Amino acid sequence: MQTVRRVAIIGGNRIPFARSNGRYAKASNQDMLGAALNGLVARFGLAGERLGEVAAGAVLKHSRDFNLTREVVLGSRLDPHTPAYDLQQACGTGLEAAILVANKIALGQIEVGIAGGVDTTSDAPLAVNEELRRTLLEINAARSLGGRLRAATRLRPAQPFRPEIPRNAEPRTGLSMGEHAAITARRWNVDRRAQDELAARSHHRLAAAYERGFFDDLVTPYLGLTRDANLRPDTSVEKLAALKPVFGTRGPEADQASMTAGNSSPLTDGASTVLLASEEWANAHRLPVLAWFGGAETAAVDFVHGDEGLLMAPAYAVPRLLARTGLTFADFDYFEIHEAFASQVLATLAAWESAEFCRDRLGLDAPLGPVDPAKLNVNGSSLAAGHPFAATGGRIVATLAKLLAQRGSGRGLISICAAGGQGVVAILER
Ligand SMILES: CC(=O)SCCNC(=O)CCNC(=O)[C@H](O)C(C)(C)COP(=O)(O)OP(=O)(O)OC[C@H]1O[C@@H](n2cnc3c(N)ncnc32)[C@H](O)[C@@H]1OP(=O)(O)O
Repeated sequence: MQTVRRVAIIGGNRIPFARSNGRYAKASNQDMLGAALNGLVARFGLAGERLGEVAAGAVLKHSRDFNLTREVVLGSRLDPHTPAYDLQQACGTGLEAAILVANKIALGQIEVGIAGGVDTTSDAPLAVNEELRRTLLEINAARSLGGRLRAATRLRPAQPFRPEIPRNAEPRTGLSMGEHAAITARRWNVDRRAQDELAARSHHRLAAAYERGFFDDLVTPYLGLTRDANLRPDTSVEKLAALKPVFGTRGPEADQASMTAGNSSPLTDGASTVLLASEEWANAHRLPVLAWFGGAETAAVDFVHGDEGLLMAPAYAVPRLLARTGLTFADFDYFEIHEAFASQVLATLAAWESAEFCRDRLGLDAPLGPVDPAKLNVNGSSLAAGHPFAATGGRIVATLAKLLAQRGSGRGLISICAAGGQGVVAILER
């Protein structure tokens, strides 16, 4: 086996994120990931280069995109001898892709790779209903015209027009992400005003970062968008307070419902990519290193039988990563916590501050402690930028790497909750 090597984050590129059924309504996953990838290739002079590999994914994928990432590489300016494959870990996909590529570089299996993610809810894969699908497969498999006609007799007039539309819900509970988050918000008594403050801060910080030019070398304009379309620089806690709750609005505790369209991430279309390499490759290509990959962890919770909360897996993954690396919150300059919902960020922070949670669920003698709000999502996060599921990880890795490069030194923690009760977390340092 090779010894473990340092892994560099060289840079990232994404397209501005668009609200679902907005500017990218007619763009496919291939179009968007292709745009993000070609922007990265152009930025770092990779045209014609054969890379170790490209790993990316989408949560919602058409069956024709069985290897979406390979198709995108074949359509890109990279050397077509660059291997590529898809992976999927719900909203953790983009970060998981970066971890996978980083681990291969660390072990000396490859020198350089690209991680990415893309999603569109505008161009979601709509399937025909199961009965019709079976009949169509039988027609296709029949060996004679008679056989095809016999299979076709099973088609009924009312049947063909009942499509199956993908739902943003957990298959085992039937509840949407938002409904699950609302249960957790009640469990942790998450305050409505705190959620609205977090959401307003996310918009204001993202807008300020765009104004400062922070994203000039991280975001490439696409289809007429130059900034994330969900961004509302003029939002305020007062405006957010006026919005009606949309999740947790049924049942005996409906009067406590606090999650709105403003403090929930919107359905979003977009794509992101990140370039990772060995130190040797970066030096040979004279490319400066933004930050170093500093380890990762994943966790899963039992939200089906247990009471841990669907989106609470990072609350378990982070302490494991801290224990393994010997670090505490005091060792971090930045915390990038994906804002699926403001309430989910606040519930996670509350868990880390809770002596009871840290003792009973994590087996710790003392709480992990508070996260300094001044270090949390300093350039905004998913509430403002939007959240194209698999693309969020790449957005965060590139943002944090650049923050560390600008600071000159330091350490940042990434925490991403994912559907299926999973959490993907990682450390970057400089
Ligand atoms: C692991 C994970 O990441 S899980 C997360 C996965 N993602 C999700 O589950 C997506 C959750 N989000 C959603 O389903 C949808 O965005 C919803 C249901 C919350 C809201 O959808 P919509 O009702 O279409 O939202 P819409 O954009 O129309 O906003 C509703 C209203 O709030 C207003 N609003 C939204 N955000 C803001 C804001 N920041 N400031 C002020 N007003 C706002 C809108 O202007 C709109 O007002 P109007 O009705 O007067 O036009």
